[in-house]
Amino acid sequence: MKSTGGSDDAKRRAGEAAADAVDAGMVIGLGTGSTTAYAIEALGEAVDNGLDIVGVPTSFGARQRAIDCGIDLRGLDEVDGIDLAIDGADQLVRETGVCLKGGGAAHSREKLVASAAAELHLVVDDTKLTDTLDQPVPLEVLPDAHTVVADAVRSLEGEPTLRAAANKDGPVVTDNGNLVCDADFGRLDDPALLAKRLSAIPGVVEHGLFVDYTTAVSVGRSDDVSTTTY
Ligand SMILES: O=C(CO)[C@H](O)[C@H](O)COP(=O)(O)O
Repeated sequence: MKSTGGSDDAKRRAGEAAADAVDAGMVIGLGTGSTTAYAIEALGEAVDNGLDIVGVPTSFGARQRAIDCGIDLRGLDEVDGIDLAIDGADQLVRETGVCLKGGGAAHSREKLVASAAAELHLVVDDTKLTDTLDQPVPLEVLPDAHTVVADAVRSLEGEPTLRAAANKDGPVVTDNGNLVCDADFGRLDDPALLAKRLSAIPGVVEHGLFVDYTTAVSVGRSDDVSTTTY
């Protein structure tokens, strides 16, 4: 699994803080990435100790992790809503909870699960915090559309880069069989407006800007963790 950002201790504290918020009987969205992996691990331990929950994974990786931890799983179409989704982020404005996701190319299903959830609890280490988002925005793109989407990104004054695979010749292919375009717009002074414009581009399955989804954030540091609610 790709591991980005801060220390493993910081990620573990954040993941465990979110797992602590889970109650018996809940349906839990299981996010993707190295920080959420700690939440899944903590939930697996709680399940071993008798906690009764159902998980809805957001990616192949999250599903594998949850299976390894003994968590009972369902698809999104098999549950009647989600009580709480736990997920990571690549960059986050703590004041507002607005964040960028998609570093693991799973943001479409992550957003789908977050939108079906009553609450979205993000888990990050403190290296992810910023006052203004400025990292490239991941766009999951239909393969046939990648040049058209790149042109649309340029027309919004962004710089598109097709994400290359690390251990394969050619591009990253998502769990849904699509490609990822990382669209660099520099500082995002109006993320809500950009989110609307990106959603309107034909061929974009989903973008990694999460505006108005976050209900809580646990920020881990090497020696403590703090949680903000929205
Ligand atoms: O959005 C994501 C995957 O698409 C991840 O949640 C995000 O990349 C954070 O991952 P990590 O906790 O490993 O830094």
